[in-house]
Amino acid sequence: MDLTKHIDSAHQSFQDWRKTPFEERQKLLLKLADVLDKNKQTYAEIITTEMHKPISQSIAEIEKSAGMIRFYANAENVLKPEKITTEFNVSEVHYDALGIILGVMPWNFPFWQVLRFAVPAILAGNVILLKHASICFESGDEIEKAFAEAGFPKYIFQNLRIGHNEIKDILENPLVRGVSLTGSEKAGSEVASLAGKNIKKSVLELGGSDAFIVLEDSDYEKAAIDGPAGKLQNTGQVCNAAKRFIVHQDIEKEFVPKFVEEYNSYQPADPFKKETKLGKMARPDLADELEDQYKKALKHGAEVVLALERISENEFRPGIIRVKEGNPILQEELFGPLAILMIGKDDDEILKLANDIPFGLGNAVWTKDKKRAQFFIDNLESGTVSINKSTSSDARLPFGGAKSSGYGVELSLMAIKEFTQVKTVVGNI
Ligand SMILES: O=CCCCC(=O)O
Repeated sequence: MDLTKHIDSAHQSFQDWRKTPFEERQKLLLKLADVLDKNKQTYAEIITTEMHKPISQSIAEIEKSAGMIRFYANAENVLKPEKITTEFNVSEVHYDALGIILGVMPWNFPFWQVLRFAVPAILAGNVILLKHASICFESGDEIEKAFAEAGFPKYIFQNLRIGHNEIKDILENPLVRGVSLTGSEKAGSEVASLAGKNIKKSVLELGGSDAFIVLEDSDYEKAAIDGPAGKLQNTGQVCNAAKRFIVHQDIEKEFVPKFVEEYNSYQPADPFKKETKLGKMARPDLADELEDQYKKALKHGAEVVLALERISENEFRPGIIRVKEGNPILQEELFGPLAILMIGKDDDEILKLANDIPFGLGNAVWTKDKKRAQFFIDNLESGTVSINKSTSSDARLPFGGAKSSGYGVELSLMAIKEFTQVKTVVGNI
């Protein structure tokens, strides 16, 4: 592929797009949301074909994407110059678009992840090159077509069917000004190193192994229903899903059987059937990896609460393991239908268990006591803390990680500024 041709056309397009008023860009976003509504079923079928998510969840992904686009289409213009009072008669902060931004995006939410990065960046006046996961090239093509169908100028959004090796060439091109990556820690570290070497901004949204803390004073019957739904959505392949269920010892006997029963009601079935709650994993090698992690955890002393059972090359009956501190599996993300159960004796111990991992993306705590909730809000090392609910992203609220879960902000009004150049204008005219 002639990358220079794509980069040059993106750059040409940027010259006009950066001058297009914010409100004009927003009008096109409204049309983009309509295109998503219109093609919802087609896009959902492509997603399910490419990565085997249950069809109802693929439809929900498109609906959520359209909702997010409408949020930005109606958002206040946060890029207006801000006036600051100084001794000069002009003191302002401006936010200029950066230019071409590369998106390196994963297969688990083939439309949502791409659009949630691209839409605020485009609204800020940038243009996008996408390197999608290789199993989701068709989703990438459809997103490119959706921008065209909505009436965006040519080359505002280009899907490049390329491999990882080309990322280096793109980031070395001086016309490319930043990169946003959602993916593994390893991929994030490699791409951010390249960006850093070339002095380019990066945003990283990486893995998680989030705690779902259930205290004895909570509505734990509800937690026993919401927990499995959070963990097993998208067949357990969600960065910010609950992955470690940390339960107060006083409710172990009541909570755990209810939780296991509900969890076990998620059984793999045809992803194209509307009622299916658990699909197949995206690729057989990812299923191999999960099975290896299961064996490793057991080898280091984990106990089986519900056996993980592989029933085809990329399908499992979901499993739960009980893990104690020190098991090396706690340093890893389990990306599939395998959950960790831990028991803690009090809030201090539970907090320690929750924080004692490399990641911190979307922890949740269940309690009816405001003081105890505040203790966890103040002390969890996490990009998001959810109270009495499963973690999920919301277009209106910032999304990002702590520690090895990444840096930078997606979603909310803050994301509009993420790929802009802050320009200070000061003096007398
Ligand atoms: O893997 C990360 C998925 C993010 C899902 C969300 O935005 O809720």
